[in-house]
Amino acid sequence: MKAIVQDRYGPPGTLMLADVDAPVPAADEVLVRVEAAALNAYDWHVMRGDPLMARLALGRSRPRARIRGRDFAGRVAAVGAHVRQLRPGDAVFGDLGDANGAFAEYVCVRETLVAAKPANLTPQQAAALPLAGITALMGLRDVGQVEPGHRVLINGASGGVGTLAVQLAKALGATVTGVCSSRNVDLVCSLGADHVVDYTRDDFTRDTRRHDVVLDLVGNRSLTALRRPLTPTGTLVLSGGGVYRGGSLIGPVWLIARGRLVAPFVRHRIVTLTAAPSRQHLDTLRAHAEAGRLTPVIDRTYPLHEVPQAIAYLEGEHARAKVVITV
Ligand SMILES: NC(=O)C1=CN([C@@H]2O[C@H](COP(=O)(O)OP(=O)(O)OC[C@H]3O[C@@H](n4cnc5c(N)ncnc54)[C@H](OP(=O)(O)O)[C@@H]3O)[C@@H](O)[C@H]2O)C=CC1
Repeated sequence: MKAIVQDRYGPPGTLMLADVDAPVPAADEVLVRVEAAALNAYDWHVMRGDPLMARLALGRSRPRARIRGRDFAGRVAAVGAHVRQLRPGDAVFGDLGDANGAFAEYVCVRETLVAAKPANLTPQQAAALPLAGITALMGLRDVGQVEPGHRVLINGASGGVGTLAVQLAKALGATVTGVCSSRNVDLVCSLGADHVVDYTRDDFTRDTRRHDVVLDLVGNRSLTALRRPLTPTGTLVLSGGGVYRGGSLIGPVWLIARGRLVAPFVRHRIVTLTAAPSRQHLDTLRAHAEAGRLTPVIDRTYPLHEVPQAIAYLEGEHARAKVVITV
């Protein structure tokens, strides 16, 4: 099968289209014929092995998983002996986690990390949901405990996670403030945001509205600034962004300083989020999608052999929502 492989960390030029053996499903796995895959900021961090600390988990001198990509949608081609809920031909979507392998014609995935595709979405739209959607869902519902009537502020509202987070926050009954650049104000409004702050003109941390939850997807502001728009007992959810910037040493120190050590001395709840894929979360995303409450926004679509160009585009950090690969 064709796949995008990588034998050393580095820039997009280290990614190659290659012929490799198709994987064979273990007893608890399904083999999926991939129809679409989606890019995440995660993919370019793995590609570059950045931050260096992440290489402890991903592989020291090169990525242990040779094929890149996490999010996919496609059709089940074969099932392992212990798989009970899925059958060949089923349309599915999922997140491979650190196992990677989605930028390929076939993937093997544990049954617990895959779910039925939302019936009303194309494979490209469905592939755009898993990691970004689970991050938004965990940040708002599981960690932020957003309830009807809450005020939620999303910094990075026009990105892959943010465009889904705006819609999910509305689905949870919140009043939503989205923060993005001028060119994305209309987009964020169209997703249902009640207020939009253009960060090129205004400083959202000076916003006089007080929010129950601030979801930070950018990581370019201090903890002090991010806490300012919170109610006295509000929750600050930190997800990515600056945690990665500055490479190996600054990353963990930043994480500790922003998310952990400071927390006991402040009234606000401050939580650093790590998204963990699960079928339950995928099922929830499907329910929202099929009810018309969640529609992924796709910025650009590339063919499989152009994954390097797609990653280079995403790495610019100003993609509008999701970048998708058609396989
Ligand atoms: N903790 C976890 O488990 C996960 C963490 N993440 C992290 O979450 C972050 C967001 O991911 P994702 O949405 O996919 O990323 P995207 O690249 O799709 O989005 C980036 C967003 O950042 C905004 N942005 C860029 N520069 C600035 C700036 N100077 N000031 C304010 N906003 C800015 C962009 O807005 P605009 O274009 O309008 O400028 C855009 O909305 C990433 O850092 C990613 O690593 C993602 C998934 C899981």
